[in-house]
Amino acid sequence: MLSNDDLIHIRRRLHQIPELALKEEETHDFLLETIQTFPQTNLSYREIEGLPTAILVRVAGSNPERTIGYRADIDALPVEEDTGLDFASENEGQMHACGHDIHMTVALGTLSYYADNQPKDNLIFFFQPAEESEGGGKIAYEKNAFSGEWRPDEFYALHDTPTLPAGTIGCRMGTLFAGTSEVVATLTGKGGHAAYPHQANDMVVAVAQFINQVQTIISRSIDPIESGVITFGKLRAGEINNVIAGKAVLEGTMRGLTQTMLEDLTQRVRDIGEGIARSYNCQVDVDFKQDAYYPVENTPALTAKFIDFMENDASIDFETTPPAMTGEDFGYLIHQIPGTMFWLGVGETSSLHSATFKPDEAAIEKGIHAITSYLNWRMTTGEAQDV
Ligand SMILES: CC(=O)N[C@@H](CCC[C@H](N)C(=O)O)C(=O)O
Repeated sequence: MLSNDDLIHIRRRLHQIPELALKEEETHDFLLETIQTFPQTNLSYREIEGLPTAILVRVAGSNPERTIGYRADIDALPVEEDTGLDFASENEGQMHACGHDIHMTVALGTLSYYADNQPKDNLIFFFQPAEESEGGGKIAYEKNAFSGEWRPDEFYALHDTPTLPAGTIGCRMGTLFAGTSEVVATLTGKGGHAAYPHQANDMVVAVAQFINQVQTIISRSIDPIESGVITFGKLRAGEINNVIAGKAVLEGTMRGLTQTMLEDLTQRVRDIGEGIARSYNCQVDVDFKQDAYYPVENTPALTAKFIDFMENDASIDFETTPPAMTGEDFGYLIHQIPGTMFWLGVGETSSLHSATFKPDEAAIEKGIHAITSYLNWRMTTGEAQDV
């Protein structure tokens, strides 16, 4: 089993080689080489056609009643690191700013434990590409990665968070993360001279109205007891001050804690687009891309057991957490297979996705301890297929 020194060394190497979604080649090779140093007696591997950076490892159980899946995401973000760490990213403009290096290390530590100590049930470890974009979990599922003996009866995954002390586990019944949908609105009118607005059709004015109206959806159209958020992070329109812009392209993300909420937001944005097209006599095309980012809705019976265990094991620190508006494509996987997603605290640092994100490595050993303790308990409760 990997020692704490091994784990820290592994995490730091992974931190140095961040790679973007679907391009995680070096990360894939490093993970595979590491796994191949573990005892191989009970391990088998599966490749996913068309998803070459993914790794699936199966640990055969000694007396299996179920197959338990554990997923760790492996991709990084297009962020220029500014931590000053001596093991900072070697890849310019790319960084593990969401802590996937921690996720991978915890998964490797857990796998190394079960390579040394054969589990009772079968285990599937899924090192998943493309969580930040492209929805790698959904791609794997649709490519039949989890067919036959590779199909978990239940699936687990964690995400790190700077809002909990290092090593503390957080979870909740119901929805942990929001469902998200990317939104792109393209408004097309007619460009012209700044001095002759009556001969043109100004899309700067039209997009301003579109944004203002869309930003009333959360406050005026949805039940205030429920939650949603719409953020436009990018707007492009025009080239110079004295030419009326004939085109505007607006990009954003919408989030809701239920799929129904996302559908309602989508419909309202669509309606407003149609209204703007009529009032400003222009063309408004609104595209939505939800892909795999379903709300992360923890399976009730399974999650109740998980929380009960975590709350009552004196060696584990546990906190019940509120839902978060972050998104996760694990939402898609547990829409197909029962599962529980949970947080692993990494101590106080700057926010996820920031250039100065510095998770506390003490979380790694504690995370592995919490997961192996839970899985050992889960495998000996003798209640197969009860989720
Ligand atoms: C954990 C995390 O930060 N996840 C991302 C997921 C992005 C989903 C999609 N690409 C979107 O932008 O809506 C997040 O931004 O929450």
